[in-house]
Amino acid sequence: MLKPGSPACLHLTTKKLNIMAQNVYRAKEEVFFDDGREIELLHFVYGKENINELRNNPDRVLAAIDEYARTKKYLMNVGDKKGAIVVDEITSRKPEVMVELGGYVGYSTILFGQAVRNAGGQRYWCLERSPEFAAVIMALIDLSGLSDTVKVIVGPSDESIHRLHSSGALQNIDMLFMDHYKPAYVTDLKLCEELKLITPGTVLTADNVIEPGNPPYLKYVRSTCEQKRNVTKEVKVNGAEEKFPDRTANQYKRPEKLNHSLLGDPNLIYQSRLEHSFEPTGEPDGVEITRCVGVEAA
Ligand SMILES: C[S@@+](CC[C@H](N)C(=O)[O-])C[C@H]1O[C@@H](n2cnc3c(N)ncnc32)[C@H](O)[C@@H]1O
Repeated sequence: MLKPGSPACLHLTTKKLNIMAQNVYRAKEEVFFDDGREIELLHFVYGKENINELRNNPDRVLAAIDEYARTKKYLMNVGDKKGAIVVDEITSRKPEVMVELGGYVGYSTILFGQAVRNAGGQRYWCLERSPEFAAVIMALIDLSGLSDTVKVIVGPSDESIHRLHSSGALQNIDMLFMDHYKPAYVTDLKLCEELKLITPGTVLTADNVIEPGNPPYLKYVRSTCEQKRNVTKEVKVNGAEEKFPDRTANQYKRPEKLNHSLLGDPNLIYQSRLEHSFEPTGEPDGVEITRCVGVEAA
């Protein structure tokens, strides 16, 4: 039995901490994306000696992305811990159609696209605003062998949702994963509600609800229908007010234009819960899981 505080015990503790540190992503720098690292990641992955073992193997591609983020530069991926929470939801909900808002380099796209396919689903739509990031996602989806299930749509999420809906390609969303511009979670959800894409049975999953946090989104999905109807009346009269800290509101170089006059469908009944977890850097964060369980008569 090792005595607490003994040299042997300290040695073991240090060894355990080192192993844990090796498994986390590098720390977030001041500038932590859109500085060339996304293309560097592609060279890292495609330059691997065992590249042929990665082909058609989503897990090996994810491991290569994780290796880059642990040993080279931080990547703003959902990571394996929060990712596992969403994968569990996919496995139990078995969505035919899942939509992701914000794909970055495709980590969540590969992880969840594979889970949707394994659960018998047909389509995983990845909506990514940046054409450069979308090109990286497409290359890694092709490498993973998931192109039959995953389609990447380039452009701002609201425009892409409108386009997919009006073309008839998107008529219902069984699962939604939100991980893009934080102030757009509510406006995009309301847009999907107005287009009748959210129906009883739809599961909403929202990343980063603790870090950096998203109080307006949590308030919306945790409200009763009556509370939402009252807010809707208020918005009609005075307009919506959503305040985010500057670093969240101005995270991207190109400003986002959000439609705050959307009213959504306040009669959709949601049941919501927070799953506590961790960022791939080890920081605490959480995923909000919300299920649409019915429609209330107004
Ligand atoms: C945190 S990253 C997504 C990480 C990714 N889901 C993962 O876990 O691997 C956020 C992404 O959202 C994209 N984005 C930001 N605003 C957007 C918008 N309005 N529409 C679509 N994508 C957007 C950014 O370009 C960025 O790639």
